[in-house]
Amino acid sequence: MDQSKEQRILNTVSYNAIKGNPESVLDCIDKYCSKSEWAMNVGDEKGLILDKIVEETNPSVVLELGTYCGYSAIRIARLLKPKARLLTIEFNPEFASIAKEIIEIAGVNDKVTILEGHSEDIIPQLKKKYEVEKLDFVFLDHWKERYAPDTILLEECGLLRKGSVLLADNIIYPGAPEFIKYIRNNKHFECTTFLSHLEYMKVEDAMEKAVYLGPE
Ligand SMILES: Cc1cc(C(=O)N2CCN(C)CC2)sc1-c1cc(O)c2nc[nH]c(=O)c2c1
Ligand SMILES: [Mg+2]
Repeated sequence: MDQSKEQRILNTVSYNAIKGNPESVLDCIDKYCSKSEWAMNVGDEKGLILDKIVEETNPSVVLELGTYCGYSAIRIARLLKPKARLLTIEFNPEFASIAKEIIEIAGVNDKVTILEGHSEDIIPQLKKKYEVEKLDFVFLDHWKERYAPDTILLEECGLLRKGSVLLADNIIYPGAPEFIKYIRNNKHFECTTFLSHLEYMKVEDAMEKAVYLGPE
């Protein structure tokens, strides 16, 4: 059976990247996906915005929704302080297993835990099963229809604290209109839009940063 695109991405990383060097894994994926096969990694342009916001936030506990091949998990994990950790949720088992290997090649596996399943099932388990108290940073990059319901679920599960930072990918393309409507008119969030482009394309896209102001 011929290989999947994601398997081909793993092959190129495994063959070309420097083991234990996260930047080299990111560069390898960006080169492959801009030259050979487009793939839905956050990419190098939006990746720089992600880097800046992660560095400003300096989070101890990060949740990512949508692992895919692990590109943004590596991007985030490489900036985390020694004891900090990233939990990333992926429902597609093939993506999860490819991501696990790529994250290991990057050498950030000690900071990253991949949770296989649906976000709506795993988020309610974070406190008890995964010993999470509060989330400092959440990267939403899974499915636009889940951005708003999962944000509400995070609040309901008491996982957000004053200052928790949410960052959502693709709010222009493919777009997340329900999420934008929900978050921008919500007095519990302070929102900022970061204009950019769809990964590896000239198409306009943006990321939305939403800082939780607390339940009152
Ligand atoms: C799958 C897909 C196809 C797109 C597209 O129109 N194009 C790409 C291919 N080129 C060739 C045409 C133009 S955009 C996109 C996409 C991009 C993300 O960053 C995503 N992030 C999280 N979850 C997603 O489902 C997700 C989908
Ligand atoms: Mg995306």
